[in-house]
Order: sequence, then structure tokens, then C-alpha cells
Amino acid sequence: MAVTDERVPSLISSHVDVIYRVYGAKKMGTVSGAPGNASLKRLLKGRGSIGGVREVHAVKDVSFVAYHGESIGIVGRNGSGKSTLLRALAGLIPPTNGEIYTAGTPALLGVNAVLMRELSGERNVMIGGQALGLTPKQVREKMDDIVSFAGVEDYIDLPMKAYSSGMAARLRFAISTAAVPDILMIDEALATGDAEFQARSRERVAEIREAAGTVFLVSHSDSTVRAMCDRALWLDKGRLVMDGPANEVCDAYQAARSKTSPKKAGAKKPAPKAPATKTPAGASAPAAEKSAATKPAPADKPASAENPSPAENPAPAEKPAPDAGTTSAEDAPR
Ligand SMILES: Nc1ncnc2c1ncn2[C@@H]1O[C@H](COP(=O)(O)OP(=O)(O)OP(=O)(O)O)[C@@H](O)[C@H]1O
Repeated sequence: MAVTDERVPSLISSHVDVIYRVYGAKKMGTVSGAPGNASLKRLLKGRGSIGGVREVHAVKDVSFVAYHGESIGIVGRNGSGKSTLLRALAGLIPPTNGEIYTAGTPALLGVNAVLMRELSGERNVMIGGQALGLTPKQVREKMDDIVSFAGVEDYIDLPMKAYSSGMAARLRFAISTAAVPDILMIDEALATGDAEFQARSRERVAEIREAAGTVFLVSHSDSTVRAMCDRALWLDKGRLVMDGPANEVCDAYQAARSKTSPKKAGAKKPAPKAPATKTPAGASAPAAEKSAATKPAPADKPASAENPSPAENPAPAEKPAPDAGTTSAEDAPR
């Protein structure tokens, strides 16, 4: 088949699974009861383990291709695997199965991103900027922009522990976007900040996209995803159930939510279109596949990028849990 898709892939996720192993997940006895004490004694004597191993299958067989210039929202219920997927895409968690290829360096901006509380805002800008690959000189040149974007001019010499959570979030956003990363990953960070800051954040995200970067945005806010993303991925129990234009995916997700929980979803929309028939998961992969085939993935891992599509590389059957059982993302403990 002729290759017609001229878009350039920036990230390929091919059959990605992430399984967390939680140690000591089995209850070994009560606090005061004999079984618990016996277990602890055995553990001290080096003759026992602290319990079973429970597996949480947080992301299941997720395949898609992202392109330069796209802004992709990731939506789904609590515990559906959004943050885990984002962290895997950012290279912070190795996938248990599958492959992730990126053309560029991802920068993850999360609400939990660590800035050093004891250090001043300025020191954190220096450290964060260099962590993103800027030289100290480049960070110093950008310092004024970063500080004024975050609106923390009066606090920049104070330790970060003196910042409100909103101020810290704004500074984190300003640092993370100062380097105009190839791939920017944002986890809920835009939920903080006032309307004016959110508007500026949107402009900054638009700039990154215009510079042909790719933006991923995990958000519980439907309106944020609709406003900032042209495409969305909907995860449910770790699986990609829909991949398509942001408005369509958000409509289907909201409709599904209002079906299961009308009050929470607060949606007054008509009955949903079935997502699977509308835009099935991985629907973008064939097109992406063509592109990926013509535009080689990063040099270090060329082979597998040739076959990122579920269609050509069917997902392996769900693996049974080897020991204490695999928990799906939905029924896992939070
Ligand atoms: N470090 C971890 N160890 C074990 N299980 C984890 C860990 N982090 C997440 N999980 C589990 O993985 C599943 C997916 O969690 P994740 O945080 O990725 O979902 P999410 O969609 O981002 O949720 P939320 O919307 O509530 O932030 C959940 O069942 C969660 O309990």
C-alpha cells in the first residue's frame, strides 16, 4: 500500500503493559494477634517474607503513535492508568511488556514533580532548568522570563516551602516549559492556578505545539482537554478504549460516565455513541504505522518501530498472574 501520511511521528507506544508488583500485599495477621507476631519473628530470623506479591496491571496493551505538533489529552476514571501511562511514556517507569520509542526528550511536568523545598525558587529554577538540558548560562538568561511567567517575583529568593501550592505549581510549569521540550507531558498541573495563569499556560502549550513539539496532558477536566488538545486517548481499566479527536473522545467518555454515574458526571448529553464503533482504540495506528515505516524510529531501536500497530502485531493473550494474582487497574487498591 502506498504511504501517504506525511506526518512525522514523535512517540510510538507499541503494546505497552505496565504491571506494578506490590510486596507484602497479603495480610499476615492482626496487629495484636499471634499470626502477625509469628510472621514478624520469622522475618527477623530471616526465615520468611513479609507477605505475598500482588500485581496491579495498570496499563494493558496500549498502542498508538503521536506526531509532532499534536496535543493529546489522556482521560479516564480514577485509577484507569493515565498517570502510569504518562510516566511510562516519559521513560520514568519501564514498561513490563511492549516498547516505547521517542524522537526527542520528554519532559514530565507533574503535580508531584519534586522541587526542593528547602532551596530558594531561584535555585530550583537553576536545578530544574539544567535537568531539562539547558546550560547554566541558558537558565540564567531565561530566569527573568521564568520568574515573571510564574508570577513569583517577590518570592524568588525565599525557600520553596514558603510558597503556596499554586505558586509552586506555576513555577514548576514555567521551568518545565522554559526549554521548549520536544515532548511535554503534563499531569494535572493546569488544574492549579487562576484563570489568568491557565490562559497563559494554554498559550505556552500552543507555542510548544507550534514549535512542532508534542504535548500530552492528563486531566480530569473535560473543558481543559477540549480547549487544549486536538486529540484524546480514553483509558479504562488500563486499556485504550478510544483514540480520536478530543471533542469526540470527551463526548463519548462523558456519555459513558453519565450512564454509570449520572450525578457525578453531571452530563445532560444524549445517549452515547458506542466508542468502539466510532473510533476504536489504536485507530490511528495504521496511519501512524505507515509513517513510522517510512520515517525510522530512533537509531538505537529501529527494528520494532516498524511494527507498532496492533493490527500487524496482535497483542499477546492476557497473561495469567504468576503468583498472588493480577489485579486490574480498576479493582486495585488506591
Ligand atoms: N506505585 C504504584 N504501586 C502499585 N500500584 C500502583 C502504583 N501507582 C499506581 N498504582 C495502581 O495502578 C492503577 C493506575 O493508577 P494511575 O495512578 O496510573 O491511574 P490514574 O488514571 O492516573 O488515576 P487518577 O485519575 O486517580 O490519578 C491504580 O489501580 C493504582 O492503584
